[in-house]
Amino acid sequence: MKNILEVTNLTGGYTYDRPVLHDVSFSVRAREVIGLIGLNGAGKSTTIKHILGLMEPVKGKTVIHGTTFKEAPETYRSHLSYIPETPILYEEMTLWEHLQMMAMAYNLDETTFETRVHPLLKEFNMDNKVTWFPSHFSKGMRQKVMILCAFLVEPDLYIIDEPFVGLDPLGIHSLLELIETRKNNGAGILMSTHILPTAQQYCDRFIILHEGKIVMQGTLEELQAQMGHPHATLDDIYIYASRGKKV
Ligand SMILES: Nc1ncnc2c1ncn2[C@@H]1O[C@H](COP(=O)(O)OP(=O)(O)OP(=O)(O)O)[C@@H](O)[C@H]1O
Repeated sequence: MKNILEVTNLTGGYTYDRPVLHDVSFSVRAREVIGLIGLNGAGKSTTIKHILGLMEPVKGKTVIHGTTFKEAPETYRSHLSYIPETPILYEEMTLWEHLQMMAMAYNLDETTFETRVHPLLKEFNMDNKVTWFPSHFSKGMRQKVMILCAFLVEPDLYIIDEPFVGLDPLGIHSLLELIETRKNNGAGILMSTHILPTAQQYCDRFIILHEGKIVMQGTLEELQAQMGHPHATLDDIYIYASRGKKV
């Protein structure tokens, strides 16, 4: 399978002399969901910010389809969509206007936009809220706007930061179904989450970050083998990796 995203020896953080991430290397291939997991402060969001091109590495690089953000920012960004942990909405724009803006930013033609937008709105129970402004949305609805925008454009790579917080069970189910569909159509998904049973069920591989370093990575079976415990759950592995505890 071809790599969509390659992160190589990424070292970086908020100040040049005190990096948060140390030599982080991993890839996201087509048709796979990668779970990025780690304790609070492990460096998941910082890794994501580097991938998005919001932070410059001290060392190493992040490459999407062979290009770095610095080389071609617009091409680089056009390959991905991002669902942040905290929704970022324009308070003066309706839901419909958010979707139209997204379509414009990613050059979606009118027909593609119309074909995709209605089933998505219906799936997330937002089809009767297109004229609403963000101030009327609940926390979960705000999260759904981000999800709708990200899935509308159907990029090759999805970067999803802690997606399940605030979503109702139906919303979580719809999101997981969308992830599965896009994966089967050839997309790669990098998803950071603390909800380990869901990650165990839906992710093909895992990256376990601890204090800015990758301490374990691989499929569940590979992690179980590294731990020497063939029936360990992702929860067990996570505790083992993050605290050095034996299950
Ligand atoms: N804006 C910032 N300025 C300086 N340091 C920061 C900033 N944001 C995060 N950090 C530091 O970077 C480190 C990694 O934080 P990061 O937000 O990447 O962790 P995380 O794994 O996403 O955690 P969580 O699960 O709590 O979201 C932490 O030590 C944190 O204190």
